[in-house]
Amino acid sequence: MKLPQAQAAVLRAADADEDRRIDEVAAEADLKPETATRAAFELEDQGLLTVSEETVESVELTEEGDRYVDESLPEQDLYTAAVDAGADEGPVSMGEAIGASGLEGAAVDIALSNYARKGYGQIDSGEITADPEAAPGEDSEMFTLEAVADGRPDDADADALDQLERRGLVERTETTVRSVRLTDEGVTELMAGVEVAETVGEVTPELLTSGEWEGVEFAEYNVEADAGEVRGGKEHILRQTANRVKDVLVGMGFQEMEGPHADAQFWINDCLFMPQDHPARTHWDQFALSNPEEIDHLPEDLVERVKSAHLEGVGPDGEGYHSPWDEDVARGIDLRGHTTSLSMRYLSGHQTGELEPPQRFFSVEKVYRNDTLDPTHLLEFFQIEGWVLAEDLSVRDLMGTFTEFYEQFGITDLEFKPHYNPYTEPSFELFGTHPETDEIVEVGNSGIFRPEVLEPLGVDADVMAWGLSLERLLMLMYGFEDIRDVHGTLADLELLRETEVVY
Ligand SMILES: N[C@@H](Cc1ccccc1)C(=O)O
Repeated sequence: MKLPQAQAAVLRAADADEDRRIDEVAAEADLKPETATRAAFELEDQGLLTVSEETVESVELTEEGDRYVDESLPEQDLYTAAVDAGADEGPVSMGEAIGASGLEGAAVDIALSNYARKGYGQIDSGEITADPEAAPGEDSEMFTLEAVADGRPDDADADALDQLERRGLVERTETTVRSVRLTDEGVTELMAGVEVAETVGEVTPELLTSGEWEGVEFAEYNVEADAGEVRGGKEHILRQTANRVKDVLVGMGFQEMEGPHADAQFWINDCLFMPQDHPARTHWDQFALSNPEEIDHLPEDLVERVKSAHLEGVGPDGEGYHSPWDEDVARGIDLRGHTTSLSMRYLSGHQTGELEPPQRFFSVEKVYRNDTLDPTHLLEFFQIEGWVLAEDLSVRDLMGTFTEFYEQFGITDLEFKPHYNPYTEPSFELFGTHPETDEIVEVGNSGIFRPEVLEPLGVDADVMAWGLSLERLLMLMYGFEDIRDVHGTLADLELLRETEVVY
């Protein structure tokens, strides 16, 4: 019989007495594994061989696991140091044992939690004991780590392996392995002789113009064959979540605000009753523009009222800052450090005209701060700004709004802490729990605007407002620990490719 080249090669490499793995068959037939797999399925369709599948688990060390194989487990180091300090005879100071062990940072916590779990000794009110009977030299987790490192996964202890996986020291992956075996019919055809048929994979202009196409045999398509993975472009999870936040807020009756990324300090700081000589104002450490340096237009009447609030306060019992207030400073242009500048523009009536209560507005936009980069800080992030203008608002309204908002993202364990902002009273910060580390993470800041902010703006109802971090919300939703996993050159491509945004 005549078969296309790949099929003929796979048929010849297959065996009637044993299953052979497709990757071996492919290597022997000098074919790419995908090509061999496709050919195998085509042969199966013709009844010449059978394709079987099994799922194979493989175990690999993570970077951390690899390091411990070279060195030792932190709890082993702690045990050795504790015994050296005499903890096998009686309790010794934990600080001393840890100092002698050379463990630092996160390794200390790792050592302590595993030490007690493995029964190496007791840890109690700052003191540590070492059980002389314990045998860290025979630690089954270490044996298992070494077995994995040496490529002897069969020697691994199943419980120890589970534990190592929980500790993030090994990673298990499952792959589908396909094998082929000749059928009787395949054997018969091979014995009768198999020839390679010339097949054409693609119609070319030459084949068409020469008329040759009529005589050739075309390769068949197999839509079930494995194909190379094609990774199409995809909306970034930050953008997807931003859009979802917008949908949720629109669903809660909010309208979207927009406005400049570089704005006058007047809108960023002064309207918010942030004194010009207050250290907090330099603490914001915003990026200042040198060109243009100043905004062209500020509403004169509002400038006067804001200035007077800063100098004298508002209302009969008002107290201002009695410190210098300079319009030139207010005109200076910065990259906004928060989108509360937009809230000021809208509340002032200068963006969309005077607003009558009730009103709800939001934005999900970039802000810029001269922060020090670390796992939870970047120079820019997305802020979910929002405010509600209504009569008689209280902190309960704010808390209820947050509870309802975060519930939409599966976050139901919000915590609130009293806080200080120059522009809100009362104020509070919001926290959520990181799903992987269990750490409490700050997710936002909020409050009820003070009269010193509202009166100059001409608002005479209550306004509750907030600024939440979109990136921190994402951290709580998806469990990544470093903001740089989603932003910039260190982004975790797997995370970005595979995270699904669920509506
Ligand atoms: N501007 C605050 C958030 C906030 C907005 C409005 C009211 C209270 C707080 C921040 O960036 O942290």
